[in-house]
Amino acid sequence: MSTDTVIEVDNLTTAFAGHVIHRHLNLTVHRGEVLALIGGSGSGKTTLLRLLLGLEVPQAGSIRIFGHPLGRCAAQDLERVRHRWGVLFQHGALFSALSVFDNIALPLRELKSVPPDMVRPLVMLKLAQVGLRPQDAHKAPSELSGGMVKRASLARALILDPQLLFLDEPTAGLDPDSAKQFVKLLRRLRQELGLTVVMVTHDVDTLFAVADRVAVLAEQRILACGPLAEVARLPHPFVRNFFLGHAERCAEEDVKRFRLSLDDTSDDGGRDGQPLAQAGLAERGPSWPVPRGDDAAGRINQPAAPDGPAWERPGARPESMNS
Ligand SMILES: Nc1ncnc2c1ncn2[C@@H]1O[C@H](COP(=O)(O)OP(=O)(O)OP(=O)(O)O)[C@@H](O)[C@H]1O
Repeated sequence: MSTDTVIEVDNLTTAFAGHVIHRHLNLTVHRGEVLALIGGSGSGKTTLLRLLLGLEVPQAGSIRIFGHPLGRCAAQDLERVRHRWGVLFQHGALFSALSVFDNIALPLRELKSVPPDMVRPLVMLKLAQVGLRPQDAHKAPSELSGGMVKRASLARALILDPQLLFLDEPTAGLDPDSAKQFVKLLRRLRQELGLTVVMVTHDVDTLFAVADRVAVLAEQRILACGPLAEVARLPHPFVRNFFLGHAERCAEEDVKRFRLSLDDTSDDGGRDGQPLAQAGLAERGPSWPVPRGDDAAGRINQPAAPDGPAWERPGARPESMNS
């Protein structure tokens, strides 16, 4: 496996009660790219994401992430690999009983990866990075708009500084303006943090805005994987239907122009699109009050479950990931 390969899926077969979802599926994700996974409803996109997260076990084939074979490496190695990725679930999967602050802090507290007095500055830094205000830290998830839920969930996905980010329908459920702002945020973060991103989406605008390559899941396998302009030209019925009315935007030059227009227009809610270092946040650190729950009494010390951390456990995810 090349050092430029982050994920390598080889000859994967998945079936539920004899119903085959994936057959001899192959997929490679390169370091630093945004790979978008598209496919019809029920084609197995979410199942593939769950396999990549180690939440499902394939009938045959292998998955290597950062060179580690899922399901065949030592538990300790798997834990280490898990800490190198973050996940944004379709509906955010925030814990409703916890404040935004405590939701974002959860991975840090469970892993005890930083000293307790570092939790607050790190959480507030991530909050600023995703364009939320310091006072949003005190809010309950139920007090957030759809766009804010996505941002808070993204902050939690980024809290361990992952190199790899999984996004399940990042703009689903958002109004067009919030979706546009969120996509701009993803573009900025991806550039600033040098992330590798795997994203399931049904949204053509999201593809236009951020995808470097598009993988089409159909007929139980990756039917095609390549740049948008190439994939959009495929004569397959799903692809034709997916890009219906958008085909004329798919030429490489048009996609470039669209992306430039996104970068030029109004901000994404995150410090006018400035990198954190320029905004002075990285050096200065937060100067806001300590949010509720950031004390010894409020600390959550549940041990990580053997099948993954709490924020990635099946019980912690929305229904769409449990289907
Ligand atoms: N745990 C499970 N047990 C049985 N069948 C399952 C399970 N998980 C998924 N399936 C089935 O696998 C198929 C693929 O489901 P999946 O959710 O991966 O599709 P999808 O491409 O993400 O669909 P959508 O775009 O509608 O979300 C469906 O027929 C679904 O019912």
